[in-house]
Amino acid sequence: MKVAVIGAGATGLMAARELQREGHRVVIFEKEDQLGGTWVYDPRVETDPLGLDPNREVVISSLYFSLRTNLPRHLMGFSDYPFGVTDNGDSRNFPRHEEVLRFLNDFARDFGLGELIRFGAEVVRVEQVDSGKDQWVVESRTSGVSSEEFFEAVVVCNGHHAEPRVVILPGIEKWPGRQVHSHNYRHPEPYQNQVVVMIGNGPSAYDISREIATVAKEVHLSSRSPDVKVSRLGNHHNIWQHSKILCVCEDGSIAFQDGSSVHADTIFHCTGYKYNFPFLRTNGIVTVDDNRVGPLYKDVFPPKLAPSLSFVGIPNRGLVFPLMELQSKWIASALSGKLLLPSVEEMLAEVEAHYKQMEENGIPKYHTHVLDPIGFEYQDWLSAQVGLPPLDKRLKDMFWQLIMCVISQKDGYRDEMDIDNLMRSVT
Ligand SMILES: Cc1cc2nc3c(=O)[nH]c(=O)nc-3n(C[C@H](O)[C@H](O)[C@H](O)COP(=O)(O)OP(=O)(O)OC[C@H]3O[C@@H](n4cnc5c(N)ncnc54)[C@H](O)[C@@H]3O)c2cc1C
Repeated sequence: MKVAVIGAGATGLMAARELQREGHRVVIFEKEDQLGGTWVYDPRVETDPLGLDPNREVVISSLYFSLRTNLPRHLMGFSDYPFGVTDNGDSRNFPRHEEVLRFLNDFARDFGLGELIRFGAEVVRVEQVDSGKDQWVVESRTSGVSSEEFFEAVVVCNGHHAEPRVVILPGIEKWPGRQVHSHNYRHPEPYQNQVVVMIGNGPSAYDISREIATVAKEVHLSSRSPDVKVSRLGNHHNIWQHSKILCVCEDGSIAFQDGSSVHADTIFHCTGYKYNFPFLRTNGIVTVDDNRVGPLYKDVFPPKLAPSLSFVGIPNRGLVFPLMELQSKWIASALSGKLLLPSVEEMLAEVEAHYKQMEENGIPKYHTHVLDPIGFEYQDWLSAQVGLPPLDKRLKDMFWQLIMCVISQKDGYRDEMDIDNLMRSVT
C-alpha cells in the first residue's frame, strides 16, 4: 500500500520502519526541517507563555535545556535496536536530551528512513476520497506552495506535546501575576527571587520545581492528591507541598485547600497537553472532546475507518518507545492483511465498554488515553497481537520503581537507582 505518515518524531520514524518492513510504500510528511520532533531542543519560547493563543507561532519541542530522560535508556530502546551508549556521548543511564535525538538520527540512518521524509511539508488536510474504496488525499504546504497526493492509508504521528492544557483557577481573571506552562520553560533564570506556585506532580513538575528552587525564593507545589498536607519537601529549604488550589485573588494571593496561602509572582502549569489534529477531516467520525480522541479501538484505529486511518503514540504514560513499536507493527500487519481486526461493531462495542468502565470508576473523560495503571496490560495485549512475548517482569518492576520515585518526590533517583544491577538480572 501507499501510506502517508504524518510527523517524523520518534513515532513517525518507527511507524515508517514497520510499514516499510511490511512492504508498504511510505512517505513521511514533516513540517520542520529536521527529524526528532520533541527531541529537537528549541531555545525559543512562544509569545503566549501559556501557549493558548491560537495565532501564536507554535514551538514543537517542550524540552528544557537541562532535561535528562525520565526513563533509563534501557526502557527507551526498540526490541531489535537498543538505545545504546556511543563514543563521546552521554553514557549515563538517564542521558541528556541530545542523546535521544542522536539515537533517533542513528535509527533513521540505519533503516534508510531519511529519504522517505519530506521536510518542511506541513500537512494541512487529510480527507477520505469518496471513491468507493479506501483512498485518502493528503494536502501539504511547503514554502507556501500547496500540493495534494493520494494514499491508500494514513498513519497519524503528529505528537501531542505542543498544545498546552491549563487549569482554569477560580479568580484567575483578576490575579495580577504571571502564568506559564511548562511547554515554555527553558531555564530557571527568569524566576530569580520569585515565589512560584507550580501545579502538577508529573515528571516535568518534579524536575522543574527543583531547578527553579535553585534561584527562586520559594516554590510551592500544588497537587491534586486529596491527602496532601502542607509540608516542606525533603531536605529542600524552599520547596513546599500543598493540596489543590482553592482560589486566587486580586491581591496576588493563592489559597490552597489545605488552609494555607501564599503571595506568588508566577503560577506555573505542569498540567499536560491537548490532542490536536487540525488537518483531519472525517465528517465527525473521529472527534476530540475534552481530550478524548474517539472513538479509537485500542487507542489506534477509528473503527469505521480502520485500518486505512490509524494513530500511533496516543497513549499517555507507559513505556512510550516500546509501545509505539508495537502499535506500528500492528498497523503495518493490519494494512497488509496479515492480521485481521474485529468487525466495526465489535471494535465500537469495545470502545463503548471502555468509556462505560471509566464512568463507573469515576475517571474523567480527559483521562481516556492515560494508561491505567501504567500500561503493562495494554502493552502485553499489543505484543500478543504481533506475536511477541510480554515485557519481562523485571523491566516492569524497574518501571514501577521509577514511577514511585517521581510520585513520592524522591530526590536524585536518576543517579541513585542501580539500573545496571537490575538490568543484569534481566534475561
Ligand atoms: C518534556 C518532555 C519530556 C519527555 N521525556 C521522555 C522520556 O524521558 N522518555 C520517553 O520515553 N518519553 C518522553 N517524553 C514523551 C515523548 O513525547 C515521546 O518520547 C516521543 O518523543 C513522542 O514522539 P512523537 O513522534 O509521538 O511526537 P513528537 O516528538 O511531538 O513528533 C511529532 C512530529 O510531527 C510533526 N508534525 C506535527 N504536525 C504536523 C503536520 N501537520 N504536518 C507535518 N508534520 C507535523 C512535528 O513537527 C514533529 O516532528 C517526553 C515528552 C516531553 C514533552
